[in-house]
This record gives sequence, C-alpha cells and structure tokens, in this order.
Amino acid sequence: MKTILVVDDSLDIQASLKFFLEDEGYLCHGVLSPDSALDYVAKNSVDLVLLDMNFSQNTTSGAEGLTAIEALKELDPLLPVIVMTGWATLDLAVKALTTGAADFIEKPWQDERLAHAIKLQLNTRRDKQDLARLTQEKQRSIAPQSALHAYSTQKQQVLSQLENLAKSDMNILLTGENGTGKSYYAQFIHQHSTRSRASFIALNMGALSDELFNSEVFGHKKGAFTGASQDRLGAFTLAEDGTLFLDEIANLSAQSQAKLLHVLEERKYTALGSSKVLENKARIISATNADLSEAIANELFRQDLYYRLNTVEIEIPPLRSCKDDILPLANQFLTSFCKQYDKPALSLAQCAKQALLNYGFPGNVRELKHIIERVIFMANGQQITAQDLMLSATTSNNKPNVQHTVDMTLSIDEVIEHALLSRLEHFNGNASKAAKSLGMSRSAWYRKMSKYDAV
Ligand SMILES: Nc1ncnc2c1ncn2[C@@H]1O[C@H](COP(=O)(O)OP(=O)(O)OP(=O)(O)O)[C@@H](O)[C@H]1O
Repeated sequence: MKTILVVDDSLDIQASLKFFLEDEGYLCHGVLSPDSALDYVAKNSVDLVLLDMNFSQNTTSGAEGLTAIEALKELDPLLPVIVMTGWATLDLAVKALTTGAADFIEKPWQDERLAHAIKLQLNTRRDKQDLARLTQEKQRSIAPQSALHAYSTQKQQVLSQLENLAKSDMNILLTGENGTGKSYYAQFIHQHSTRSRASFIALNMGALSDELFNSEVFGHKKGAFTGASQDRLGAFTLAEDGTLFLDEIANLSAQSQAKLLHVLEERKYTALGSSKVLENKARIISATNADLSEAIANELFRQDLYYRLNTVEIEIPPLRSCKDDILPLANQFLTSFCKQYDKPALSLAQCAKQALLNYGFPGNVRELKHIIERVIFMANGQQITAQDLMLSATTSNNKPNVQHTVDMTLSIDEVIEHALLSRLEHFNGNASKAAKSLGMSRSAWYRKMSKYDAV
C-alpha cells in the first residue's frame, strides 16, 4: 500500500485529507512542519508528499514551502511533492514547479482533481524507479543463461526436488563442487517460483571486500563515502520481492557474515549514508563449494547464519557421478559452439566418447564445456578423436586425477586454466585451500576462475 505524507500546520486539514486518502486506499501520515516532514522521510518509506506552503503565522509568501521542496528533493530525488496552498498565485506556482514540485493544487481542493494528481505522480515515480532499477540491474545481473540440461536420473531428481521447493518461500542452500552449475540451478528455482516475474539478482560473495559488501548488498547514498558520486541501489533493493542469489557464501568475512545475519533475522536494512529503514522481501538462495560444517567447526562460518540460509540444503552432484549426462551435454555444447563459431558440424568418435566417460572432470560441467569449446579448434576432420580432447589420464576409480601433463601446444590461458583445475582437484573442490596453495587471495582466485568461465 502506498504511503502519503501530509505536511500541514492545520490539524483539521490533516484530518480531512487523511479521511479522503484512506478512503482512496492509501496509508496516510500527518506532520505539522517541514522539519518533521524531513525527519519522517529520512527514516520511513514515503511514496508521495502533500505539502502546505506556509507554516509561520501571518506568512503567505510560500518561501517556507519552497525551501521544504528543495530539502525533500535533496533527500529523495524521485519523491513526488504536490504543493497545496490557499494563497495560490501564478508566480508561486511557477516557482514551486521550477523548484521541483510535481504539481500545484489550490485549497480548498477538489477531491477528483487531487485523486487524479496523486495517481499520476505515483505512476510517474514508479516508472522512474523501474528505469533506475533496470539500468542498475542490467549492469549487475548475470548474463541470461542458456538452458539447463539434465539427462541423468540423479540430475532429474534434483530438478524435480527443486521444482517443488521453488513454490515455497524457504531459503535454499545449494552445495556442490566448482562448475556443477549451482548458479544455473539457482535461476531454475527462481523461474519456477511464484517470484519469477520479479528480479533475479546474483552476487558473488567471493569477490567482495567488506567495503564493497556494504555498497553492493545494501546500497549507498551519494556522498556516503569518498568516491560515492551517486546513489547506488543495493542487491536487496534490486531484488525487491524477487530472488537474491548469494554465490560463494563461505567466502564472506566474519564482519559481512554478521551484517547479513542481521538482515535475515530482522528482515530490515539501511543503505550506507541513509537512516531510512528498508524491508527485505527477497527470497535468498545461496551457494557454496566449501564444506560449511568444516568451516563452522573451524570457526570460519557462523552456525546461526548457516541455519538461516539452509532451511533446505540441496547438493548438486559432480559430473563424474552422473555419467548419463556426459555425452548428451558434450553433444549439446558441440552443436552450440559449432553454431557460435560458424564451424561445420562435428561429431565424437567412439574413442572420444569413451575418453570422456572415463575422465574425472574435477571442473565438472564448466570443464566439459571448455574442453568442447577448445576441441572445435583442435580437431582435424569432422570426427573428434580422444587425442583431440587433450584430456589428462584418469584414475580407474573415476576419481579426479591430480596429475596433469603439460601439453606444449597449449596457450598460456589454457596452462593457467589447467593449473587452477588441477589444484582444485587436489584439494577435493575446496576453492579456499586451492587459492591458498597458489598464494592467491580468495577474491583473486574467483576473478581468475570467472575469467576462464568466460573464455
Ligand atoms: N546442467 C547444465 N546445463 C548446461 N550448462 C551447464 C549445466 N551445469 C553447468 N553448466 C555450465 O557450467 C558452467 C558453470 O556453471 P556455474 O557457474 O553455475 O557453476 P557453479 O557450480 O556455480 O560453479 P562455482 O562453484 O565455480 O561458482 C556454466 O557457465 C554453464 O555453462
């Protein structure tokens, strides 16, 4: 329900506007002075202000109203202020509109005209908010994904479980190794939920410092800190009543964990530099490839936050335990990359199929996708051989292989990608340990990994 703030020093006028506005379906709050109005707008959600222009006795110039319009617009540039005065002159109306008022109404007002003006200004505000949100959302939301493919019984079971859970409002924690497609499954949940028409906002926690966390998650006001040159909407605000996907949740610092826990408990937050309390209505899906029980035991992750996030916990199985996915996914990627690079259709020779089925895929579906993308440029002829795939030898028990032979034909990017994957494999998919062993910070690790996902 929209909230309208009435600023008028007459309690009679406040009461009669309240009566009328509530009848029109709005929530109405009244204050007696511009100072109280500013205080109220700074701390509460207000959708529109009806502002008297004169407050001190015997003044009719409208100067107090003009100052109030300026201050209100400074506080919230998108807040519509409709001016109402019994001392209307053309000059004052022009001044009010050029100062930032959205409309000018003479007292005594006509109900129909007032109702129309309010409706119009609320619609304009909504359109402006949508535009601001869409612009920022476009800058930050993850690229629309291609379809999620699941052929094996294991993956099909996970999908049907998620489809059922999607209908609830429960927070869901997705676990699983790197590259199993957790962000794809998060979008799948959103698309099958009752929130599918609202936004899906994704944030990679592994890449956020504490300072960035505040800004990205809660947003900031212009001037909140050096370099804050304009207002920024936070992920909770952008997600609104949609879905907020928090990837790599185990990598949050203790400080950021405490802040996130507070929002999840209170369902309220404030942007940096603002005292306005905002409500969190988003559903949280989080994901991690880390062992959170171990992180809790080592006091690296808060148990209370874990319980807030994992109302339900679903593990996405590694590719090596879903053998029935390997060849259909490989063919799927083959078709789409041949199309993307305008190459003639290619197929997998029997030896290549067998090699893929025997391989351990420490980097899971992401790695399979990269292998297929690379082989398109390496294959001679229309059939891809096992050799073209350039897979390292695998262990017989299908566990990921630690040894990678360095092929002298690989580019520097491919050598780095191999190094990252083999280190990940060595640490059983634990990205924090893999990063540490390479002398990299967690955020540098995630930046590198996402670079190779994008190659
Ligand atoms: N079921 C699937 N169908 C099609 N593509 C998939 C599937 N699962 C994963 N992928 C591909 O694998 C890549 C990695 O997926 P994603 O980034 O969601 O993995 P992740 O589990 O979140 O990895 P990380 O833990 O490293 O963040 C995606 O870019 C996508 O191309």
